[in-house]
Amino acid sequence: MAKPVSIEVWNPNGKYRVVSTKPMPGTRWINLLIQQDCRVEICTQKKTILSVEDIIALIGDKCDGVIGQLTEDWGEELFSALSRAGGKAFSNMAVGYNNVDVNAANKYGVAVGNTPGVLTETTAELAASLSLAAARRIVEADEFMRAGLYDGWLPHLFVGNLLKGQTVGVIGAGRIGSAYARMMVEGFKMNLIYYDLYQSTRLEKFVTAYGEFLKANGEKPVTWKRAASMEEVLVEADVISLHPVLDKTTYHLVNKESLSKMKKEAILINCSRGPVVDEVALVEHLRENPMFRVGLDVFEDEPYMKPGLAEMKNAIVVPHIASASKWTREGMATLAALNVLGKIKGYPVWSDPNKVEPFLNENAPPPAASPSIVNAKALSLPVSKL
Ligand SMILES: NC(=O)C1=CN([C@@H]2O[C@H](COP(=O)(O)OP(=O)(O)OC[C@H]3O[C@@H](n4cnc5c(N)ncnc54)[C@H](O)[C@@H]3O)[C@@H](O)[C@H]2O)C=CC1
Ligand SMILES: O=C(O)C(=O)CO
Repeated sequence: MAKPVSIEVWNPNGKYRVVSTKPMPGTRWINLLIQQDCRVEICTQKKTILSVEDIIALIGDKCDGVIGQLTEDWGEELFSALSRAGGKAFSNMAVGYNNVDVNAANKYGVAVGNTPGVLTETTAELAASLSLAAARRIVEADEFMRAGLYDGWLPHLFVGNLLKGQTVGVIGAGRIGSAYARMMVEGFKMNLIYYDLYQSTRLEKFVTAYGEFLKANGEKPVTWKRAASMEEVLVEADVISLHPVLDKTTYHLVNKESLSKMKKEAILINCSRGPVVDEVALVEHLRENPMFRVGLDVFEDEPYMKPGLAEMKNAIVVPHIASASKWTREGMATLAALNVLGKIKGYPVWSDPNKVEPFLNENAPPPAASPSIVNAKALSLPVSKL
């Protein structure tokens, strides 16, 4: 059994025991729990990724709900431990929940929450930042300056790609993929090609309307196309950004074969999940194609990089910070806490997890509902009529 982990306790006499496996940004989430009679225990152990054993020790004998992190392995062992401790509520502080075995949660009747909506624009902004940084070789140029190598303007110095008029490809045009597409189309007048299992009518309407606006102003209109296959995107796009969920259908979606279909000077961005890309194949591709560039926020064996990636000048790598804006991270903490609280209090589930603004208004009490429970249907949880 793991040693007891260090914790910080708020409202020790609260009726319901809620554990957070990490300190989370802001205090609103703590206050909302305390106001509803929760004792809040926050793990303060100086270890970035908690093991299953650590979390079992945190859950202890009596626990009503847990707020966990995407780095943790929430499966049979943890859900059975939570259930034994009387708990029926868990929320990831993340929108992605590939670290959670939802079937195991269903088996123990545990509601699984996630935090959609509040990180859409922040994550899309990082994908856009990586796209620009890769296109204009910003990191390489910064390193060159700091190394004292700049001795005067040269016609060939750090020549990169112009985005205007090129084609942006989006794979997975859900909330974040669509937000990214809009930024790149409107901001840089790029044409759009996207691939998703579902049609994104709103995105298509947006690009059409923006194209008409440009035309009315005497400029070349932007265009959109929904690709019938992912291959079309790979072949046609100059910048490709990955935004699907990680599941069996998207594991290694980008592999040796798909990389070989992309343009030699294409840019690939991944702000979804590391295993969507075969990172070994990517390193080989980067080595063989120096003009191909990549911007990565996520890694196949996170927090590690595959051998060779760190040495590649045509790769920009950042440590899974796509959702790291203060407003977003505080909002994620709030949504995660309210998911757990809602289940503990027997509240219904919010009807539209894409419209979570009422939960984020600091000047009003949040609705009496869990903002987003991914297994609400499987557990037959009631849906809010608000
Ligand atoms: N790097 C980071 O910090 C962050 C990463 N994420 C990742 O981004 C993912 C997407 O988030 P949202 O846009 O909010 O989710 P979403 O559910 O709105 O969008 C995902 C889209 O992927 C599509 N999709 C699923 N399987 C596909 C396939 N085989 N091929 C093509 N498209 C497919 C879905 O139809 C959906 O439109 C999350 O699941 C998470 O893993 C999310 C937030 C921050
Ligand atoms: O929310 C998610 O899925 C993340 O990756 C963290 O921002």
